[in-house]
Amino acid sequence: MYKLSASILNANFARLGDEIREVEDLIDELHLDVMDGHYVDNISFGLPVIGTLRKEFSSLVFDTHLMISHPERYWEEFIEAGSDILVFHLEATPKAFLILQRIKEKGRLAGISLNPATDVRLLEPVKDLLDRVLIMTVEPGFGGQRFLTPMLRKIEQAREILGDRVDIEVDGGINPTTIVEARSAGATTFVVGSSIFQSEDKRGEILRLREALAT
Ligand SMILES: O=C(CO)[C@@H](O)[C@H](O)COP(=O)(O)O
Ligand SMILES: [Co+2]
Repeated sequence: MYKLSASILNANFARLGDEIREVEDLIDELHLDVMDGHYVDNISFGLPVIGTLRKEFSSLVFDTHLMISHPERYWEEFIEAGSDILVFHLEATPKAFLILQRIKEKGRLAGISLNPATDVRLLEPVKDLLDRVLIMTVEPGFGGQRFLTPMLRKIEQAREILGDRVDIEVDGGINPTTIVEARSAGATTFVVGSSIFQSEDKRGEILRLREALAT
């Protein structure tokens, strides 16, 4: 029932394929953080990387997290590149309803992400279209930040608004301690970046995260 989505943002990009191959049988999804240097103050990677990874890793579930301005212009290309789940930021577009509808018409899962300061009640008008909500538990833009504890209340509020149907994903600062706190607040999918890819023992770290979830 709980899913681990491994973020490659802090992986070694010079040997990205090997890094993913090392963990692929232990993770549920691969989390792909797309940053444009405009919506967030960082530039990561985009369509060519996702398209190439899709050819190499045909059976992995790709959870694409768009941290870009104007997702209404680009969402379809990220579907074509191989995203199974497409999450964009509510703050980045006035056309969230339309984008969600279109992603679902394409037969993919659709989600909205919220920055820490964004009110969770803004989800109300679109909640019936959501497969997933991504609650940022750090300010978006960089891996390796500390989990923002006040977001636990926000996860609880999201669960109250959305009921049990919608998957609640948390992203930022997740480790074997914070994963338990986020689960207790109502999260069901956990993005983990540096805790896995900066570890000397990536597989061991994933097992520790799973053990923590099982407690
Ligand atoms: O979307 C983002 C950052 O904006 C995340 O997906 C991070 O990449 C997660 O990394 P860690 O906080 O786990 O290092
Ligand atoms: Co992310």
